[in-house]
Amino acid sequence: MTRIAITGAAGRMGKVLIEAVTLTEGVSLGAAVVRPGSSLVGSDAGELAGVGRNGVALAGDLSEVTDDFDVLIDFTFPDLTLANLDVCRNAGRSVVIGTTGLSDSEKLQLEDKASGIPVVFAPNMSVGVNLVLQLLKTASRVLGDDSDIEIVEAHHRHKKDAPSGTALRMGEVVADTLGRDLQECAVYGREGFTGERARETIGFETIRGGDIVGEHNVMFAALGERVEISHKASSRMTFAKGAVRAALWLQGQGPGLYDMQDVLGLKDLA
Ligand SMILES: NC(=O)C1=CN([C@@H]2O[C@H](COP(=O)(O)OP(=O)(O)OC[C@H]3O[C@@H](n4cnc5c(N)ncnc54)[C@H](OP(=O)(O)O)[C@@H]3O)[C@@H](O)[C@H]2O)C=CC1
Ligand SMILES: O=C(O)C1=N[C@H](C(=O)O)C[C@H](O)C1
Repeated sequence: MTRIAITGAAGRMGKVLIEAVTLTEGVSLGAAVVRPGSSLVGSDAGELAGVGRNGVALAGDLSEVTDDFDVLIDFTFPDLTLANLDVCRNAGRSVVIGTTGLSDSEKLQLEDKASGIPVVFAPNMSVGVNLVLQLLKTASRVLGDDSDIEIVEAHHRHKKDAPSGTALRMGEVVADTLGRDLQECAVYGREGFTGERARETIGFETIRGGDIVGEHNVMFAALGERVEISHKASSRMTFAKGAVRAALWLQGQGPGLYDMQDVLGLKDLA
């Protein structure tokens, strides 16, 4: 039985992750952590997630519960994720990270901190989005240099980072396949007298509204035809199930930084 800890347990993903752990065979909830000083500390994690009492008292400090889990699942914010990674490295625990919005320097810190333990880090844990990342390689090879490539993403009104981590990863995959540097060719939103579109650019547009779970559309717009590759998540459970799958997969892995393409065995495709 793999014992899982969940940080950000009171968050949108935290609660769904507790539910996913409850529904999955071979895993159990070892610990669930909320903000230090939160009025929720000490109350029941299962009740918080609406899955019934499970006897796991919410903790306010990850370092106090490192004996209670094998793998941490962390969907929180960059600074907290990096701090939690330190705790897990010191305790020799594996980590699944779904947090997005990391700066380039925070990503480098993450790579460094992940060196001694098994870590999965992915901006999107759904099977569908990870398939789309593979489809984008094929589409880019066939259509890329003749097409204008635009990535549109839509999320709920509470999302704090933009563009989404998934949209950025999609852009990286397209840019890498076409031999472009995303740092140089990305255009984020357009406004005013922009002039004609530069052919090499990859455009990003962000929509925020209501309760949209997560939608991504990559458009390859050529003269006379247009291909669009889309993914629409309708439930956060798709991300949570992916994260639990990653946690189980990590149990057989040595130290190193992995992603969902590794977990799903998609790296050998196309
Ligand atoms: N990889 C993937 O598949 C997916 C990734 N995500 C990413 O997961 C992350 C979380 O998303 P979401 O659940 O919607 O966000 P929420 O804001 O709902 O949840 C974040 C949780 O982290 C807690 N938290 C934040 N900072 C601290 C801190 N310093 N100390 C203690 N607790 C803290 C918050 O506590 P409090 O409630 O007290 O503020 C909150 O409960 C985002 O980066 C998002 O992009 C989301 C979905 C899928
Ligand atoms: O914040 C969210 O909700 C989501 N964030 C991830 C991202 O930034 O790509 C993944 C998913 O689309 C939901």
